[in-house]
Amino acid sequence: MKKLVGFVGWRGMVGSVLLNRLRKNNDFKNFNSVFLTTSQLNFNSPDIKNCISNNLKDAYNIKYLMSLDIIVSCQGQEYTKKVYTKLKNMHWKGYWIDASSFLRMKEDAIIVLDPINYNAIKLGINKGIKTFVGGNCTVSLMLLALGGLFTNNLIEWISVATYQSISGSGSKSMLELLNQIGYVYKNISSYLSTSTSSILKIEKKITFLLNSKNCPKNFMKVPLLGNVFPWIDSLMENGQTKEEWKGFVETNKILNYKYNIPIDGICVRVPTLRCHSQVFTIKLKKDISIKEIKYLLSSHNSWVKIIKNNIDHTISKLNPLQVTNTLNIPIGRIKKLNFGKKYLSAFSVGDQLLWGAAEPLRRILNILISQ
Ligand SMILES: NC(=O)C1=CN([C@@H]2O[C@H](COP(=O)(O)OP(=O)(O)OC[C@H]3O[C@@H](n4cnc5c(N)ncnc54)[C@H](OP(=O)(O)O)[C@@H]3O)[C@@H](O)[C@H]2O)C=CC1
Ligand SMILES: N[C@@H](CC(=O)OP(=O)(O)O)C(=O)O
Repeated sequence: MKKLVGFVGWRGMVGSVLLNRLRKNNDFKNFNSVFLTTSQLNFNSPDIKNCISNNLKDAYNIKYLMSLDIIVSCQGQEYTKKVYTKLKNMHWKGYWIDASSFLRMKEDAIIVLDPINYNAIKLGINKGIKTFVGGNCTVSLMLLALGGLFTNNLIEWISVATYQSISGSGSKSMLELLNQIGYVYKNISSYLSTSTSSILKIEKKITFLLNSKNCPKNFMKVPLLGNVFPWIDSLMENGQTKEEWKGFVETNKILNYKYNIPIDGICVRVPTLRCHSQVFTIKLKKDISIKEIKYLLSSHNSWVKIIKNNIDHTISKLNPLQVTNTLNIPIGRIKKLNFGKKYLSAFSVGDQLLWGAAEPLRRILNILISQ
């Protein structure tokens, strides 16, 4: 009999990207599905093959949730906190797949990124693990970009500088950025038509507008237009932000090596829409040639793409606008650094709603369905 999969959070950004990927790959044919909601009870379900109900079900109805074989939640951690524990306390035997971070570091949960940890996932399933959680977006994107170096145990440490898009902060923050663009444009458009306007006069006006209290700024703590913000999530005791902390703990949990690889850096929000970019400064365990590094990186998985170190390829392949809405993980600017032969730099980009969030969930769902 086909398994019954319940989807919660399918309307949101991550959930709707997941739904599109499942549709595109015709995955829905392999299981029965039902769609749940926290706010739109009895609205229509999306038009999906093998969906067992025309209406949305109540995502807080524990009795109903208990009847599902698999629950996929892209609803966020508040929902997970409320519902997961109740289900576990009632000895629910199904699989829980989650996009949010709440359960990631729990001992009986696996962070899923199967091109990296497929064996651990299979082992976990055989051992009876029931909770599978997508990793933090920058973590998954870094592991896919540098998989060839990680899995060949060539990395001594990594320093990361991220350039994270506004979508990582949620749909309301995305809208806020767009509103900031409208607000500024409305107030400076008259200056733009005349070639005689002083550019510094316009710059002064824009800076004034963005710093004024009228600038739309309800969700991000600072205006992001014309700005970057070196802070994502809350402060940890050691001075890291939680996003930086995740880079170390989640990466090492996924890799599950005997010794943790030191990874640290600064996570920065930038006004791009959907793709996260990262600069890696890497100390290798030994001096290997750029040619071999490129070979190891490109042969690790089919999504990573080595980008030639020149301006034309950087323009056509190595920036957020070229990567958005694709599964490609381009990595370029690969070069040895002046610090010594074991020091390497690279720049990578990835769509944080695809490989950064939805795609690992789609893939673990298929793995569980095929059990
Ligand atoms: N944004 C990201 O980049 C990433 C997010 N995540 C995780 O996934 C969770 C969900 O994130 P995200 O998808 O950005 O959240 P969204 O805010 O886009 O959606 C979450 C839920 O909000 C409800 N909702 C209310 N109004 C609307 C609306 N107008 N349109 C769509 N949905 C609406 C829906 O629930 P309902 O139908 O029940 O009303 C929806 O499922 C996050 O909390 C985070 O834990 C993980 C990795 C990356
Ligand atoms: N924190 C990420 C997005 C996200 O939701 O991450 P996590 O799943 O680790 O909470 C960002 O801001 O870009």
